[in-house]
Amino acid sequence: MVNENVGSVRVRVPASTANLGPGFDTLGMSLSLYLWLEMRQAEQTVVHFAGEGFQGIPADKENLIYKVAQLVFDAAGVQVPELEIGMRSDIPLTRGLGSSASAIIAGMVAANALIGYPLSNDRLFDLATGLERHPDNVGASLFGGIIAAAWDGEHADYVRIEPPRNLKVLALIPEFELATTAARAVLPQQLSLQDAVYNISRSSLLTAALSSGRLDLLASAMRDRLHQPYRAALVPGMEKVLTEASQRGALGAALSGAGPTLLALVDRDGGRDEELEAFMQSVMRENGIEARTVWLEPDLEGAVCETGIHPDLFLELIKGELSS
Ligand SMILES: Nc1ncnc2c1ncn2[C@@H]1O[C@H](COP(=O)(O)OP(=O)(O)O)[C@@H](O)[C@H]1O
Ligand SMILES: N[C@@H](CCOP(=O)(O)O)C(=O)O
Repeated sequence: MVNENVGSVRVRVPASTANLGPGFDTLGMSLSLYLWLEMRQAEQTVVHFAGEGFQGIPADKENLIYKVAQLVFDAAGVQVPELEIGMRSDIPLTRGLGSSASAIIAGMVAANALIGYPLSNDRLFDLATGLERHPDNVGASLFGGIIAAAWDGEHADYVRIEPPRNLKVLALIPEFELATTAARAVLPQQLSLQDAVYNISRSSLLTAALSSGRLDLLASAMRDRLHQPYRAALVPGMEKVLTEASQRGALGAALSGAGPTLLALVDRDGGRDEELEAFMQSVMRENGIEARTVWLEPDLEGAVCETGIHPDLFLELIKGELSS
């Protein structure tokens, strides 16, 4: 049964950047770009969208958010077959900023709230990782901050790290899309022992550096030989940005998730923001790629849920803006 006191729930979920270089499928950080989702029980299922990039996304029971909500209801032993869902998002899709993870977390957190929170956040994390197949993005979107996580196929162990206070982020977002499945398909099935050691050592150093605020170590700790070299051909200009960003004012740089977004970590007091931004944009221009830069913060809250709101407010606003 639906909790009668909760007519409608609204959640705000951050975007995320996965890997941070060497922490492939392990490290994620949430970012101050958001998806808002409202959900309520309905007579008939319908999904409304506001914002760009949702062309081709199903507005019926095929929608990812409807499906993940049903997964939560099943896990809780509750039936809520028809839902009205409204969403607005500032997170660009298929750019390496974790839009699918944000959608999964939003659907799960909203569904869990709608039925009175029977599942813990740790349980939602396992369910979400089972869908996404890697815990880095979903962990960051759910818990906020930086997440170090290990997934055994059923359960994810994790530690949340508070991002260093001085850390901010410059994202260079190309106009073209790159599906995560396509960027995983180019990865090798096997690695040499040297490359494995290269990544284990840097991923460990990076986790320790982020935990202890050693920003001076990021340039070397963010280097990677597991996925970025293989994905470089998919993102023209990437190699130059990653090699030179730390000489142009970044603490370190990485491909964001599976790309194509490139990410620079920056010291708030570094004083070279304009130089870095101009450098990253010029590399994209040299390669004939249209791209925009966005300054972001690490998000500290993760998924935030509001209940008991006026039932019609958000959905009516979205429906007024555009209909699905
Ligand atoms: N809000 C959403 N509602 C429904 N599906 C979504 C939503 N956001 C993302 N998706 C799905 O996730 C896909 C993008 O996932 P992916 O290729 O992993 O890229 P990324 O997660 O880096 O943006 C989209 O093509 C779409 O199918
Ligand atoms: N660890 C994954 C992360 C994918 O992130 P996304 O934001 O591109 O979906 C990978 O590198 O494949």
